Amino acid sequence: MQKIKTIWFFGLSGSGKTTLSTVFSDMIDKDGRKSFLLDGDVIRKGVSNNLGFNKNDRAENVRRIAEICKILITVEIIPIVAAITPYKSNRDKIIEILGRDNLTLIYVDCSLEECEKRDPKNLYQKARMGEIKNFTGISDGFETPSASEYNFRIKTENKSIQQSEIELAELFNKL
Ligand SMILES: Nc1ncnc2c1ncn2[C@@H]1O[C@H](COP(=O)(O)OS(=O)(=O)O)[C@@H](OP(=O)(O)O)[C@H]1O
Ligand SMILES: Nc1ncnc2c1ncn2[C@@H]1O[C@H](COP(=O)(O)OP(=O)(O)O)[C@@H](O)[C@H]1O
Repeated sequence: MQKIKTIWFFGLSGSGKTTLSTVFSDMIDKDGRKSFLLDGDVIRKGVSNNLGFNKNDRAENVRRIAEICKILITVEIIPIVAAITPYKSNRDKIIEILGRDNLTLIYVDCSLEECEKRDPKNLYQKARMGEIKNFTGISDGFETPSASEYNFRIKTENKSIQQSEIELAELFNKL
């Protein structure tokens, strides 16, 4: 990896963002560089704990994460983000804040059906029962990105984590 860029994983809940971004962050650290993982789940417990999941709040959450990335870059730390980033307008905003050349967008592609089957935090089940409102894929939208909206796509459906890790390692070598 030549230049310090933000690596931004986006996709549905349960698609594998946290799993893969953690592996990616370890790869960077093993390479002797410093990275910092910004996971939507964690950010929402602190930096964004006053925000919900309506369209405006998601936009504000994503904006805050992008601004933190900008700061990390000034101290030469590679920001790794794992956030749903559901709308094209969210993705456009990140590009506006960070600049296209300073950003690698990775779409973690997995069907809603499979994410719901995995349901690692039982959130889909709660959303189906109406216990969680505005849940991405169930009661709120996810705008599937066109190919021009990302640099890489990792399909996690029908793949073992080990297979996805191999794909990530290949991707790492391209950066
Ligand atoms: N309504 C609703 N919709 C989607 N997700 C929800 C919701 N409520 C709580 N959660 C939990 O919050 C995590 C997503 O936060 P993000 O910051 O990544 O979302 S966003 O980019 O602002 O849309 C998401 O984490 P992941 O499952 O890792 O994606 C969930 O654990
Ligand atoms: N190929 C794969 N890549 C990533 N995760 C996978 C894969 N196959 C199955 N999984 C499982 O899917 C779930 C993804 O959860 P997580 O990484 O928290 O997703 P997200 O952060 O997108 O919500 C985990 O339980 C993980 O073990």
